Amino acid sequence: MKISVIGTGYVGLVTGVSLSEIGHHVTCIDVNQDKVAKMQQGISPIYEPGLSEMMTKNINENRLSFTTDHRQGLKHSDVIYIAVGTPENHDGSADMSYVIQAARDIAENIQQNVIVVTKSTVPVGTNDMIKQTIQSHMAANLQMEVVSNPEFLKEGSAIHDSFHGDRIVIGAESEYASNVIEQINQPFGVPIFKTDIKSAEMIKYASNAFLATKISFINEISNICELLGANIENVSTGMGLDQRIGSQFLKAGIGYGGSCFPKDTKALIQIAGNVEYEFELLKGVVNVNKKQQGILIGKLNDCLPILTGKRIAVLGLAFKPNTDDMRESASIRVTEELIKQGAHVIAYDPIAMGNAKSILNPLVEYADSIEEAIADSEAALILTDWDEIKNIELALFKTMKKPLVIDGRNCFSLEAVESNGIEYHSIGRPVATKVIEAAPI
Ligand SMILES: NC(=O)c1ccc[n+]([C@@H]2O[C@H](COP(=O)([O-])OP(=O)(O)OC[C@H]3O[C@@H](n4cnc5c(N)ncnc54)[C@H](O)[C@@H]3O)[C@@H](O)[C@H]2O)c1
Ligand SMILES: O=c1ccn([C@@H]2O[C@H](COP(=O)(O)OP(=O)(O)O[C@H]3O[C@H](CO)[C@@H](O)[C@H](O)[C@H]3O)[C@@H](O)[C@H]2O)c(=O)[nH]1
Repeated sequence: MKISVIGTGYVGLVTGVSLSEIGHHVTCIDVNQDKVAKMQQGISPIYEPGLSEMMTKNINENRLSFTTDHRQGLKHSDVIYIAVGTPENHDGSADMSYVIQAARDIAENIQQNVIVVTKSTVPVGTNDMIKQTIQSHMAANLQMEVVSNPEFLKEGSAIHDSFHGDRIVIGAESEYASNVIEQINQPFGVPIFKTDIKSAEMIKYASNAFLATKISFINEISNICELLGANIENVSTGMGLDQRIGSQFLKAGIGYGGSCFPKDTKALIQIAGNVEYEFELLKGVVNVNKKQQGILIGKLNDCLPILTGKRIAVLGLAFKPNTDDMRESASIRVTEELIKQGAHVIAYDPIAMGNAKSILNPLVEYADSIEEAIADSEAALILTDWDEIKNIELALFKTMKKPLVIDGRNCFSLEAVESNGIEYHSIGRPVATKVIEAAPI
């Protein structure tokens, strides 16, 4: 099948590359010339394990190409995917301007009948709007149909998720369009769930909202554990053994970040509000998350009430491991607050520092290694549970002025930090306080 994908962000590029890998001929279109120039040379503009290799392979086998030209990119395509961004408006609703523009680009450039597939996360009713927009601007002799096919990939494991996802959701009005999209996806070997368009649109928001609810729920339990002396790790494990609850997304921490949960939870509150339904539970989830992102600074201030001139190491900047994505990362808020309190911030991230430099306060300094970041620091804050951080030799913390670690991701066992003489504050667990003097450097 000949397929075009509009938008080559995390979703569009992974979609295009995966579809080419299963044998389709894919042209990816993006308005960003720098990105397209890179991709034409086989360079992925984003960090995503396995993506570059698969991309190069399919370019070399002539199944994958990139362009900034909509007319050329949409030529002869049977199916066109929309994978542009749907960021947050000031009021929390989803910004549809990129989707509308993509619909117009399709209408103005197609010269054949097409099925338009919406991958972007869009409010219920948007596919109807896309259809009307395209139909009112396209040539009168053409026919088009829309299909909702929301994306469930996780950053950091996006390629793996494409081939091993739990389900592919296809929402369509006509059996014909639904069957075409089913056939396209069949080689992935992922279970397919067919439904109507509005339900498909809602499945995406409801899934993200439910996962965010699990996280805020376990974070509240962790805060109560701290007050009562229970250990959240044991509590999560014990809860997760109940198959009705499940063990995933029960990891307490400093709240959820990223390009999806923060914006999609707020968008669903707005979507409900538009039909005069107050989504009280989800409002609570969002508020709990906001509070949770500030929890580490509170713990740090309990230990070091005055941060002026103090060297504070920040380990991990991306919103989760295995990605360079900084969108809605807790590191933005935490570093800003540290700078506001006068701290000298030295940050380290294995992959996201390039992106971080254009996002974080310019007063943040960057180290080339964990060792360099923590040496001589008065405290180390852990914000992302990268393997490189989890596997650190704990004795290294003794190169700090005083080994004080505030861990927002529960990277270490209490026994291990205690036996290394580290003062260790984590989430939902007792404080490990056995402090020894720092070794001379
Ligand atoms: N990032 C994720 O993990 C993820 C997962 C599932 C769903 N989603 C949803 O998928 C959508 C895309 O997310 P993303 O993170 O990939 O976005 P992104 O912002 O990383 O990428 C969007 C791309 O679209 C391009 N673009 C915008 N308008 C265009 C146009 N008219 N023609 C051609 N290109 C255009 C931009 O230049 C950009 O490269 C969003 O709705 C998001 O909510 C994202
Ligand atoms: O138990 C957990 C699990 C996750 N998180 C945090 O939640 C955020 C989101 O993590 P994750 O869901 O793994 O990453 P995303 O790439 O944002 O993926 C989510 O958002 C995508 C965009 O809509 C969806 O496609 C995915 O299914 C959905 O998991 C990150 O900050 C994590 O640190 C926790 O705090 N505790």
